[in-house]
Amino acid sequence: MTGMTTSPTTTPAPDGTHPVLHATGVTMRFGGLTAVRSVDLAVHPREIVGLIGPNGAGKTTFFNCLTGLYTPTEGTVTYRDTVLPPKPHLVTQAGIARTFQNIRLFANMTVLENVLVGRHTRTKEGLFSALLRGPGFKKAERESTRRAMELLDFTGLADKADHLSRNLPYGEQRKLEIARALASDPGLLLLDEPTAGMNPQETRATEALVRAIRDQGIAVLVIEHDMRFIFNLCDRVAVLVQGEKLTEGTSDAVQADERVIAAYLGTPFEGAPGQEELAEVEAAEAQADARADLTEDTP
Ligand SMILES: Nc1ncnc2c1ncn2[C@@H]1O[C@H](COP(=O)(O)OP(=O)(O)OP(=O)(O)O)[C@@H](O)[C@H]1O
Repeated sequence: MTGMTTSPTTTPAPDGTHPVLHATGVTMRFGGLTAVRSVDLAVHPREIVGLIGPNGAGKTTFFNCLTGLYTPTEGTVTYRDTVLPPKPHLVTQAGIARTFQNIRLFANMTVLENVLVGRHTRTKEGLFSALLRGPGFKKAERESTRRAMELLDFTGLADKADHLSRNLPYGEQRKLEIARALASDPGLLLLDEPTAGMNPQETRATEALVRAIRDQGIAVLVIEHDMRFIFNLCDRVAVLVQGEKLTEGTSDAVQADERVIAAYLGTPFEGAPGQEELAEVEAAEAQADARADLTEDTP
């Protein structure tokens, strides 16, 4: 692949498989602000990995470093043992697809056309062939349409193929973003807040969709603020706080980690009520309730 070099640096997982994605020492500075500081992260084949952290922790910036939108100040990103150049189209060509926090569909194109746009990195037919609309182009176009319809079927949007994307309800627009990302036949899918603005049913459906994507052999890295979604879905969760990776582990381990809870809630300030004071307050409230009950019962 143009501009890419093979790197022997990736460490195999315990089962011998090499990571699909391996970020090493990724740092991103904006002037004096270090948004991401020396973050290491690996995603293995068929894994769903969650990336969580409070607002402004650096999650999206890290995604942008993985997908070539930003050139990291330091560090490297490899995809299947190949160092990725910081160029979005080369990253997509290599096999990483993504969705965005803010939906980025072509509003005046149909649902099918949006997916076909996502397919262009996999279409070999060049400009001349497209202009002349020769037999090679027509064959490629048929194949692209077939694959796009397959993806719309997979994401539950096939019956809306010829609707304008701007007319889809919000939850379906998010699904369409995923269908479009899948059109580039990725080996790794990055999802940035895929359930933002969704109702609980849509969120559960997205959970099932992400599992189905993984079952097709695609690894997934997902940023999400909905903790229930993350902890239900992910094999592993990494926590970013102020640009640094605080910890990484199974959903159970991360949920139980007091440092993670503190990072979300803020560390208790000095003089905050401790357990003893809390127990005293609860006892006093219980006594007050009992007195109130007694007064009510008295004729
Ligand atoms: N292009 C940029 N230029 C300057 N600072 C930036 C830029 N992009 C992000 N930042 C800063 O980097 C820090 C991390 O932001 P980022 O959007 O990556 O966080 P996040 O974890 O994705 O937050 P959220 O959960 O709110 O989306 C923030 O302080 C943000 O203001």
